Amino acid sequence: MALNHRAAVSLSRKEPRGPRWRFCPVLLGRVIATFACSGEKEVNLAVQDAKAAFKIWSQKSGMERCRVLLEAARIIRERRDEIATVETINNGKSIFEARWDIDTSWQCLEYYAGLAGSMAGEHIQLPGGSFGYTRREPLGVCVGIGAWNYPFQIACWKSAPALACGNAMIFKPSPFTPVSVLLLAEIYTEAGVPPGLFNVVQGGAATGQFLCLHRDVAKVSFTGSVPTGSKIMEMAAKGIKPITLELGGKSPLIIFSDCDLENAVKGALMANFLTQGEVCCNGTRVFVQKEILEKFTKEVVKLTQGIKIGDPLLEGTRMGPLINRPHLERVLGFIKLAKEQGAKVLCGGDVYVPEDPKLKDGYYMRPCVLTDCRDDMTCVREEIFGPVMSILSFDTEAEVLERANNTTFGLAAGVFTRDIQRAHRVVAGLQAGMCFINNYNVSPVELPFGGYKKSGFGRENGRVTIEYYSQLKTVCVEMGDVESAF
Ligand SMILES: NC(=O)C1=CN([C@@H]2O[C@H](COP(=O)(O)OP(=O)(O)OC[C@H]3O[C@@H](n4cnc5c(N)ncnc54)[C@H](O)[C@@H]3O)[C@@H](O)[C@H]2O)C=CC1
Ligand SMILES: NCCCC(=O)O
Repeated sequence: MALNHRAAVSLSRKEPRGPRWRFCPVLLGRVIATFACSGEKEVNLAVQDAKAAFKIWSQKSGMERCRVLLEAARIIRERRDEIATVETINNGKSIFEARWDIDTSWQCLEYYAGLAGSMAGEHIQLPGGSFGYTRREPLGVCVGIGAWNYPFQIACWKSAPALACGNAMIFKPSPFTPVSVLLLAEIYTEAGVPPGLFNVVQGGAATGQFLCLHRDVAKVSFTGSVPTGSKIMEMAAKGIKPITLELGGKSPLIIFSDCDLENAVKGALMANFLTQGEVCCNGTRVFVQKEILEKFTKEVVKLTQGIKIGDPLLEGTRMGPLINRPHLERVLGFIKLAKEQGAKVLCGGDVYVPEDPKLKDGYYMRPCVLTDCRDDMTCVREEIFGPVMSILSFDTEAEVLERANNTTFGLAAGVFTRDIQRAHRVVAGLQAGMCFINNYNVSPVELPFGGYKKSGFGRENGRVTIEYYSQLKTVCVEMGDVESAF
């Protein structure tokens, strides 16, 4: 039985096997769809289909793969508003922002389509006319496991380079956001990928484990929390499988007193409040040089209080509800603890009940700005993954650099200053994989994205990611006689 995305959908809706998963959209706090978890049997079928599709796809030329990916990118662009609407219902982020996610999704497909045709090895001249060459070859069946904050974008950022390199991919979305990736499967099929080449399985940890431990899976690319990342690493170690880990963060954003204040304030909001603050690379530790602390804080609070919260499907909304009730309670718990530890709430940090009665059960909260923070507070040390900005003050460049790096994470960092030499000097000293100068949380797909330290390893986007979805074969060619030692 072919378990391509169509089969997977109908399996979910009509013939549930294994535990059922209730999909509870965050806008209203009620269930609108139910999916079945894929068990071992479904995972085996998906791998079997992916292997068959890989045989066909890996034999295609780069230009042939390029054309299919370009067509998929075109369809995503054409269906941009529809996909963004589904993503908003799926995750809760504003439709305004969901459209950005869809843009960075089709751009990613276009980017890797462009690279597919130019993937090449090297020719190396050896003595006596002999030579060697290298071939860049696909890995086989790759697995993508995604988090719930950027469901469609994560699936594209993993599948586009995987497919461009000639691999197949089985993708498991988070059980909190199972819907939008099915549209991607539909689009790949329409664009012409062989059946089973991009396949979706649904479920949580157990399904993820079946995938990671499957002997015919060649690689796992994971986006999620550090504890789960560590488990993925253990499972991959059993099969000596390469992995990419995109994990959490607690990134610093450093605002020097010579910055363009208006841009720095806008940057701080971009660094903290996209997708209700549920963004791995958020700059949640905002270090502000003492001279401008008061002015900066006042402006940040003013703009934060102006963020329009509510129905994320409305054009004017800029902040929707959090992903689910336990997560909302967790975020509110961090704020309570911050207060107990001496931080001051300058705005927000409480539950928000929209006026619209149909939204009253959604998981909304007001974005929060904390001040009087110290480096040892829980809100400054741990990833909150919600709309909570912690402001800290500093005096000197050397001091702030040391404090910024004093974390086990290393995903991202930002610097706002007009002093170009200082900007590059500070960035060179920051222990983070993705650094921003005078902006924050922009995602050009041409740039590699990924972490240092416990934020993971491997990269997504950019040319380098080709290396994470392919392997190098060396061929040594003798043009003379064998010079034997025997
Ligand atoms: N660096 C990055 O690019 C990103 C990192 N994240 C991080 O992800 C976290 C939030 O996402 P969550 O979905 O709550 O993370 P999570 O780690 O709970 O789950 C992530 C995915 O792993 C699956 N999973 C859970 N246990 C598993 C297991 N034992 N084996 C295999 N798969 C398993 C889940 O079903 C889900 O699909 C945050 O820490 C955040 O920082 C989120 C987005 C991007
Ligand atoms: N567009 C930003 C990606 C970061 C994240 O997945 O959390």
